Amino acid sequence: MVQNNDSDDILYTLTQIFINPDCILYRPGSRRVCADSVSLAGDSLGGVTAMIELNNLVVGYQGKGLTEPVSGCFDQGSLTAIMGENGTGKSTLLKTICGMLSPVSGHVSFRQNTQTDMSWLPQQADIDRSFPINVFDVVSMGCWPRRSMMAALRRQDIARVEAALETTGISDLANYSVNQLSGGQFQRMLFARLLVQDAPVMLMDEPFTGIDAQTQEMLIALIGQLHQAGKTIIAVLHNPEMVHTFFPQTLVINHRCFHWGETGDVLSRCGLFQPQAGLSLRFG
Ligand SMILES: Nc1ncnc2c1ncn2[C@@H]1O[C@H](COP(=O)(O)OP(=O)(O)OP(=O)(O)O)[C@@H](O)[C@H]1O
Repeated sequence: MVQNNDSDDILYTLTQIFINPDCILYRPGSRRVCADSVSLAGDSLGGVTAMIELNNLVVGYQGKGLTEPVSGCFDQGSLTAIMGENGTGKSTLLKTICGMLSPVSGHVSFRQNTQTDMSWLPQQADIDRSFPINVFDVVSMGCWPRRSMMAALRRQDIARVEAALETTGISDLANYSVNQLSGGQFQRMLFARLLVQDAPVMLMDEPFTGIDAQTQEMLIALIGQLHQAGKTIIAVLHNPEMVHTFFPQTLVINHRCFHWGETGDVLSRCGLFQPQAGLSLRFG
């Protein structure tokens, strides 16, 4: 394991104090936990730019693998859904990609500088909402990777936070404590933080769980805009219709095996969605 520097230690500790360590802000891929990760030497694999490459990656806990080895690339600007039954290792894979967990074996390789510039949207169930912090302050944490967390917000930082609150429709909730928010409002707040952070890679763990149709529609449109803007997005989802409609690439973890490719092919190969027949099987 590589030693961390002091500022990383302080950031990690404070993030733990604020809200669950995985959640509101964590600089993924930090050297603290990512000793197995390496940087991609070249820019281009097979004519497209690889943003994140998995090389015989096995994910799991305490040295015990949950999955068979997987190899493949998330291309720059790609929009990928991760699907699979409960407990197959989807969240574990995301956490390994962003460096919160070390691989059991194999490697995660990053295009240079990507490793320290990913944003993370956690599962709501992972979040402790009892910490007394308001919406504006949570969203402004998205500024931390660019600035010291001890530094006062500059005028342009405040403008970014206000714009993100506006885009996600929660400007009027800026002074609310996080424990006063509904599930949908909370999810909008996490998206607003993602917008402020504006990282090139965005990892989302079940971003639509427990939210109403209107919020879901708004957030999926936002993901579409981020994709259009060139972000590389990987999201764990359980709804095959949504994946089929909005996500060009899909990775399914099924019985320890991976199926990875174009969404239509993968979903029909796994028997998850047949648009003509209107047949779909919902995971989870
Ligand atoms: N910290 C941990 N230590 C040991 N095992 C864990 C830990 N966290 C999760 N697991 C186990 O790893 C397996 C995969 O968990 P993971 O959360 O990745 O599944 P998932 O595919 O995301 O599931 P879901 O769809 O229910 O969210 C589960 O069996 C879970 O019990």
